[in-house]
Amino acid sequence: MHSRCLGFQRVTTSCCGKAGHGTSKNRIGNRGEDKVLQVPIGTVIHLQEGEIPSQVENESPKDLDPWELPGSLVEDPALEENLGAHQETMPESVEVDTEEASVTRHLGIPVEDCFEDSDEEIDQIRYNVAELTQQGQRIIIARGGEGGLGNVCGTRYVRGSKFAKSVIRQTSLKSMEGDAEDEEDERSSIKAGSLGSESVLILELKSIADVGLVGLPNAGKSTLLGALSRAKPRVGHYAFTTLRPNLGNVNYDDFSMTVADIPGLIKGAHQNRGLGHNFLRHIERTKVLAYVVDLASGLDGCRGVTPWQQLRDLVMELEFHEEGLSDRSSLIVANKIDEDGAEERLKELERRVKGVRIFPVCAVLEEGVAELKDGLKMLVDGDGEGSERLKLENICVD
Ligand SMILES: Nc1nc2c(ncn2[C@@H]2O[C@H](COP(=O)(O)OP(=O)(O)OP(=O)(O)O)[C@@H](O)[C@H]2O)c(=O)[nH]1
Ligand SMILES: [Mg+2]
Repeated sequence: MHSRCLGFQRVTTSCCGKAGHGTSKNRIGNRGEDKVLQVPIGTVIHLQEGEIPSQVENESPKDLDPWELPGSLVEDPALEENLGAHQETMPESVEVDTEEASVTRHLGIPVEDCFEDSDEEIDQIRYNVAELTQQGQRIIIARGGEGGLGNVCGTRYVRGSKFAKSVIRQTSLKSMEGDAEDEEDERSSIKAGSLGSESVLILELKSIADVGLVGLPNAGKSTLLGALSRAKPRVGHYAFTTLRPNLGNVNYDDFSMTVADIPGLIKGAHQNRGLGHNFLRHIERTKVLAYVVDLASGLDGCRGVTPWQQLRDLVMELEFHEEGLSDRSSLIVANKIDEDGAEERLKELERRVKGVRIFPVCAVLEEGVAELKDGLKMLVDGDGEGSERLKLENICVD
């Protein structure tokens, strides 16, 4: 498992067949190469236009042609051009939205908000047509066009020369228009390959983590991620320090797990309060949830709500985002145990919340972190069946 930058990216692609070679009579040009998409694990494909001609295939990366390595769609355009010149192909229409940075800033926003398309175009998007969730998976997103025909007369053009290419292009244009004169020209000119299939895709990268840290703002999630792993997320004594998910790797000798620190949730996030709750899509595939609560919240006249109320709000927001999202192996991290009055709060928390294990932790001093790691490992290692889930009916707030 690993992480990459998260966001949306639009890809338009097609691939033409190669021109027929003019060296021998009616020699057929090669079919255009299929466009294979290989992207980071966790990519979801939404289809805006066209069809995808294949299903996701599982293939070991070792079996791949080195020329089909991931990112072939976003490689250097100059390289693409050179390759095209050698292969006598028509120019390929491979466009990738290069404004990835600006798109990434839209993280947590639904796909339709990321592009300036009309409502009608957005309505046509077919969501989740494919997901690439395992190492080495690939999918053909456009078939190459059929190869063109060669002809003896074509030999008078020097292969690869500018003039020959312009003839190929002109002939191809004619063939696309279905010009009747084509029939007659067949014996005297080279026929370019036909256009390949075309599709417009929107790629969405969802992080895949083993553990998702969920909690209200300021509960100490980012501090905890720093204590669990080598990640160094930003920490602040104010709410909403974290604006996009952070990921960290927790390593054991023979085991490693990925932990995602999710921006703080507040009651009413599903109605777009705070940062909203769309970034919760990044934990849709996490195996384990760690609810991080601030034991000191609301103590000594400070602002905030009790830990049990925090838990209730969190479970409700998860369920509002997606029914059943809270139905997975869970534990509670009772953070800030070092604060005055936190020990008593912990005891009350244990009385009020049943069904899941509670780990008292001081994330800043890294106390209780080793026990928490073991608890997380057990849940991540387990098959999830019969393990502990936090249920609303097991949280007593009155
Ligand atoms: N006393 C005490 N303070 C802590 C502890 N853990 C975190 N804090 C403090 O709590 C504040 C919030 O910490 P963050 O890690 O940024 O909290 P967060 O949950 O990531 O907050 P958001 O990103 O806003 O959701 C910071 O001032 C931390 O230093 C702890 O164990 N004890
Ligand atoms: Mg944070």
